[in-house]
Amino acid sequence: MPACATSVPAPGAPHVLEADGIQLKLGNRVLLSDVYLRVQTGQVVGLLGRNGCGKSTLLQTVFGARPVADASVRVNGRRVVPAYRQLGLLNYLPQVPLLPSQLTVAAAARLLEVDAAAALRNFPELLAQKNQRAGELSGGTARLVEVLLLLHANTQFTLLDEPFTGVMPVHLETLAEVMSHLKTRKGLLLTDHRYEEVLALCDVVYLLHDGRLELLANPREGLRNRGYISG
Ligand SMILES: Nc1ncnc2c1ncn2[C@@H]1O[C@H](COP(=O)(O)OP(=O)(O)OP(=O)(O)O)[C@@H](O)[C@H]1O
Repeated sequence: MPACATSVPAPGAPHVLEADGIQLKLGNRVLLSDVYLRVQTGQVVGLLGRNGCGKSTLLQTVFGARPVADASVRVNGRRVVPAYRQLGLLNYLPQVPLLPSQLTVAAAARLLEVDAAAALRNFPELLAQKNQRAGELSGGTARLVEVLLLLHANTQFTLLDEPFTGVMPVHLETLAEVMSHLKTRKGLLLTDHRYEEVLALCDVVYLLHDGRLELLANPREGLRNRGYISG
């Protein structure tokens, strides 16, 4: 079905992205079972779960890169499947590197219509590398650049699969501050195994286990009770 125009919420109301009825089987294994997920502008939403439980698959499904029969993705109540076709709606950082190795940081920013100086301003050493090719950057630096460029792109929502991977602690703190600041104009959905960073940053936390997505009313306690964290 073609993408529909996004409906506009009432003045001052947030934009709402919902995924509903997501079911996915891999052979005999139910990977996703009737999953419902909601993100709104002004929120950072965290998606946690064990290795292989289906977090990346769920993000791909919301983005539209992985078609799932009968899945509904809605924005402000209107169906948008595949969501990536809706101009300005959302962008997505996969778990694997995003930027082609031959592309410079500055060229990638231009392609994404992002002001590189503004996107990298909290990280002076990144700004100094903006004319380098992505393939010449260290793994953690490349990840940070990708995350910052997608965050600063002009979309209502950004989906991030393991944005903190390889990023050093001092930069993680700054990155979390950037995300908190940017949520005033977009909604963020991220998954990562850095639970402490996710808990400190996120307004809403979901846990994916046994194919089911659970909204954690008290994330830290919920994770501790289920043996995901000890502290
Ligand atoms: N195209 C595919 N064909 C077969 N199995 C797949 C495919 N894609 C994913 N899987 C399987 O689906 C399961 C979920 O994978 P997924 O990458 O979504 O998990 P994840 O929760 O993101 O894991 P991690 O935390 O390790 O990144 C895994 O068991 C994986 O092997």
